[in-house]
Amino acid sequence: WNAAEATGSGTGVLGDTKTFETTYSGGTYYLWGQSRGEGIKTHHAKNASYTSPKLPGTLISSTTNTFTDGAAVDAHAYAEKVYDYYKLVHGRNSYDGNGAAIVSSVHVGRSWNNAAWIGTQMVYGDGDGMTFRPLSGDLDVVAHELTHAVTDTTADLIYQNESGALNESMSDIFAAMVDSDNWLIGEDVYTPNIPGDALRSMSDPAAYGDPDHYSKRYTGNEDNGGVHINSGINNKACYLIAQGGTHYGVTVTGIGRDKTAKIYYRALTVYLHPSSTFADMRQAAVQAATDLYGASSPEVQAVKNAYTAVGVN
Ligand SMILES: Cc1cccc(C(=O)O)c1OC(=O)C1CC1
Ligand SMILES: [Ca+2]
Ligand SMILES: [Zn+2]
Repeated sequence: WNAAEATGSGTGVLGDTKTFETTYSGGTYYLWGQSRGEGIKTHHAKNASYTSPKLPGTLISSTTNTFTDGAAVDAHAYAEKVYDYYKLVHGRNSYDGNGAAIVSSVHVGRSWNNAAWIGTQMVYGDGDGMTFRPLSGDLDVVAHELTHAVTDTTADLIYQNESGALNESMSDIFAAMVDSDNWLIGEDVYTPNIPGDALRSMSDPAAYGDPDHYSKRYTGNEDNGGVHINSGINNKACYLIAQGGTHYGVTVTGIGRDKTAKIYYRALTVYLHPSSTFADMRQAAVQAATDLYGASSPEVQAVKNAYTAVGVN
């Protein structure tokens, strides 16, 4: 009995209609795309915890090839978009560069205000409806999570203190490169009753209480040593490299999103290592920009000025 490739459609978390790859087998259509690497599969966790052996759960199906589970539709369609970004822009075949299958589970936990890469797959909570709505409903969340998998298979940045903040920042950076119409993270699913806010801002980390200068870094033990807090320092540097600006009196001439993405992709995949610090990050970005654009290029100058602007020398 063959598993035939098909094109399904469905409604996302925000009520928008989208199409995506499905597979037809035995009279049923499944959220299983076969054309990208070893495939993209989206499962229903039925409220199992992210630590449960029941994951990934049941492959989501429909008898009509129309899907009404918004969280599932978005997890699946956005996984395709993130796969395509890494393949087309960076020549990377899936998160491991070797076409690894991309597996997601939605409806993980109960009212769970979280999303994660658990080492083998992506998991998405439904949110409690106040802090979050279903978290796969934002393209930058899906890109953030899948980038954790890219990081784990490349620099493998240790998830605590400065290397952990860089790990988090890499995920925010590529989230912003994929969801490329703003520098906010999570804005489509965060606080559904409050318009215009976000979980984090790369253009102004301080808008959400995160540091935008190394001198303001968090040095406590919360959040694995502030991995989601101190990410703001590197996020701001990335924003300045792309868009330019004057920050604490230091002026950066922006080089645009596309060149910035190439610099960070090369830094992540060639130069960063598990215990990299913020100082290592500056050197990795300078070296990547030098490799790509030349030592005396405006791109290298932008990288140097941006890291100086956020207090990393
Ligand atoms: C919502 C959430 C909670 C805890 C960890 C993460 C995590 O993946 O680090 C998380 O997801 C994000 O940060 C995505 C970008 C919005
Ligand atoms: Ca965004
Ligand atoms: Zn993260």
